[in-house]
Amino acid sequence: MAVINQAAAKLRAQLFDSDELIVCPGVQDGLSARVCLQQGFKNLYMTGAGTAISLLGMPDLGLTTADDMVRQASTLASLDRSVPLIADIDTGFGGPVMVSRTVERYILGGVAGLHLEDQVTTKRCGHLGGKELVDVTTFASRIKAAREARERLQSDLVIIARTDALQGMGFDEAVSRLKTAVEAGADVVFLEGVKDREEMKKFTETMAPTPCLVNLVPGGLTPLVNAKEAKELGYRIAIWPCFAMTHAYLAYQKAARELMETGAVTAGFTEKQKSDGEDASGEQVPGGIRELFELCGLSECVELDKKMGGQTFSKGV
Ligand SMILES: C[C@](O)(C(=O)O)[C@H](CC(=O)O)C(=O)O
Repeated sequence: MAVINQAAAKLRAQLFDSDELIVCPGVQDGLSARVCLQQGFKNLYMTGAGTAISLLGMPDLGLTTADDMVRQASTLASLDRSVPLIADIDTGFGGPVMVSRTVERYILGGVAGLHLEDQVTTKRCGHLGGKELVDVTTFASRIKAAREARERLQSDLVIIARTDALQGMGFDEAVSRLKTAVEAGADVVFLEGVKDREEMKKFTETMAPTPCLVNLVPGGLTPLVNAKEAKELGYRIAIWPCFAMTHAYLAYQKAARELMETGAVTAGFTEKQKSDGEDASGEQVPGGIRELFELCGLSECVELDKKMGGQTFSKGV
């Protein structure tokens, strides 16, 4: 419990004891998380859209279950418990009892912060059209249920209230919903689909001193500002939910096309192997399987086994 709580306490300190922008690369699976950890990011963001895409191969339309999301969030939070993970919890998956249970499972999984929104449970990506919202009382009850779980578990979990009201109901209603959410126990606010820099600035100024999160989605509604600009606009947290999956998608597509068209995949081959068409004979190559296993903790696993007196890898790996 103490170790699990540490990440939430750390996120809280990043938020309230510093004015640095909290930069959160979006990760959708273990590999993307490992790459971001390797690059030294101080925080990670678990994307719900990416979870739907990578785990289910489905769009972000409220198709992931609480179990899917809890499992994904707990896995990602476990990879490095010194790096606080902010995770999408969508609508909380039901009424207050369900929200409270799901938040409890996120806390026990080691999640440091989560965002909870006011769409109906058959939700969709915030950057798509035709969204439907619950009334503000229901939204507030979700936030209160999250706070109840946080208090019951004596956790430092950071609760981020997200509203999708801007698109259909306008700025004033969206801000009013977020203010209600703050009264109900939210620590941070997230205005989905904010449209331009002027509106971004107006939002952070209106909500001050409550910290604000900005969501930077390529092809979405919000201008893709960089970290420096996000900070200048008054934001405290910035998430890039899609960056890893967009790049993964383009890379997978390129490799799949190559295999389809040529019957070979040259990524992970040495130049010699590429030109001769030789088998990859265990030689170390960039992006080869051994490098990927190392990225994911191969040496640490071998070391742990040995330290515990295990024989599993005594013949080497
Ligand atoms: C932030 C978000 O909730 C996510 O799941 O990552 C999505 C991102 C996306 O669908 O591109 C959202 O903005 O609704």
